[in-house]
Amino acid sequence: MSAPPPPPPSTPSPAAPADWGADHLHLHRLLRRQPDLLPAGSPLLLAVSGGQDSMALVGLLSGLRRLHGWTLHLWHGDHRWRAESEQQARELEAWAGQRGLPISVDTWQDAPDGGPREAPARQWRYDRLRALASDLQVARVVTGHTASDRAETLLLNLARGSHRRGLASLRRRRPLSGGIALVRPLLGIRRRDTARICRELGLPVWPDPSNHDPRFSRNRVRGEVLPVLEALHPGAEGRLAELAEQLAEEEDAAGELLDLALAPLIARGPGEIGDQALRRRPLTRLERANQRLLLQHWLEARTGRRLSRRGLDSLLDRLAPARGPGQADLAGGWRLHWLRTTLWLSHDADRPPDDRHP
Ligand SMILES: Nc1ncnc2c1ncn2[C@@H]1O[C@H](COP(=O)(O)OP(=O)(O)OP(=O)(O)O)[C@@H](O)[C@H]1O
Repeated sequence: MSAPPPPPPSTPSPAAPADWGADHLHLHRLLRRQPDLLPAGSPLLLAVSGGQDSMALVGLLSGLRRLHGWTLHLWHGDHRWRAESEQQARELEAWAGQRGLPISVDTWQDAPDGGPREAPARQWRYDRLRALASDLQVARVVTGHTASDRAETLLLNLARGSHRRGLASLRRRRPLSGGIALVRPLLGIRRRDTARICRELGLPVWPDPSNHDPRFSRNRVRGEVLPVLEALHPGAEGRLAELAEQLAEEEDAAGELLDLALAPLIARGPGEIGDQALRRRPLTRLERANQRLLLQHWLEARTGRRLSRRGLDSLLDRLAPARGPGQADLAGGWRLHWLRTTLWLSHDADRPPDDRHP
């Protein structure tokens, strides 16, 4: 029998600090696998509501910060939804101060009347976070979204009606503005784990009663829908979150496959317009679902916009082999033209004024 092969070389890493738990290690490994998520040595802006998820985020990232060389800055938004919210903001500020964690607190001065409102509150928070990140020259804003948030978002988007891309949210990383990205490193951890992490790390948690307010659709999914699914199929929440992760991976990788599939369909565009064209016949011979995918990808790469399924279908109906030449105005000043063998795009800016969109 031959000797077993030697273990693969691994990147040496400094010994884990004594106060690390298994959760620190999991997060550390994830960040090693995805080094662009929270790059070593970078400043990070942490959005902290004071609830268990964002407090667990602070606890875990504080534990890892020396090894990863980050500097942390905390931000808290006081929505003024409750009489005690100002007091809680002060307590959070004092707690962060004792731990040497710089923190900024903003108060929502012009909250709309009529009690808590989810969408404008979120808009206000992200506006403030964008502004502060740009003042502090921080390229990563970090939130405490968990696998439970991901499962809830998947269900909400499914119910509202969504393309695959919507079902793949929440993403671990998404652009916030300019060079600033929003990063959600806790998407692999469930809400029940963040409660445990807070207990184990001795972190204070300021409960937010608005998390139980049934006027927020997310709270109803959390409090009414998911418990039923869990009772019917234990582990449902984790599987929903994993499905979102899988869809996100496939969605990110799909562009590569679509580029390969498009390559044999690319033709030279008409002389003066110069841009690439698409060969009409081979496109329209494919299954309709593949025609949609390829035309959408080709158009999006050029115009930066996506068409609705209905918009795509009406174009594809007109592009069918039996139909003649034509053109269609698309949003953003774009126009799609087609002859018997090819289709191509032009833009308002490149056409004489009397040939532009009305
Ligand atoms: N008042 C707040 N101050 C600072 N950060 C907050 C506040 N509320 C929420 N956050 C941040 O957002 C994360 C998600 O919170 P929550 O699920 O309540 O927000 P959400 O509105 O559903 O967010 P999203 O729309 O991005 O999914 C928290 O873990 C925290 O990082």
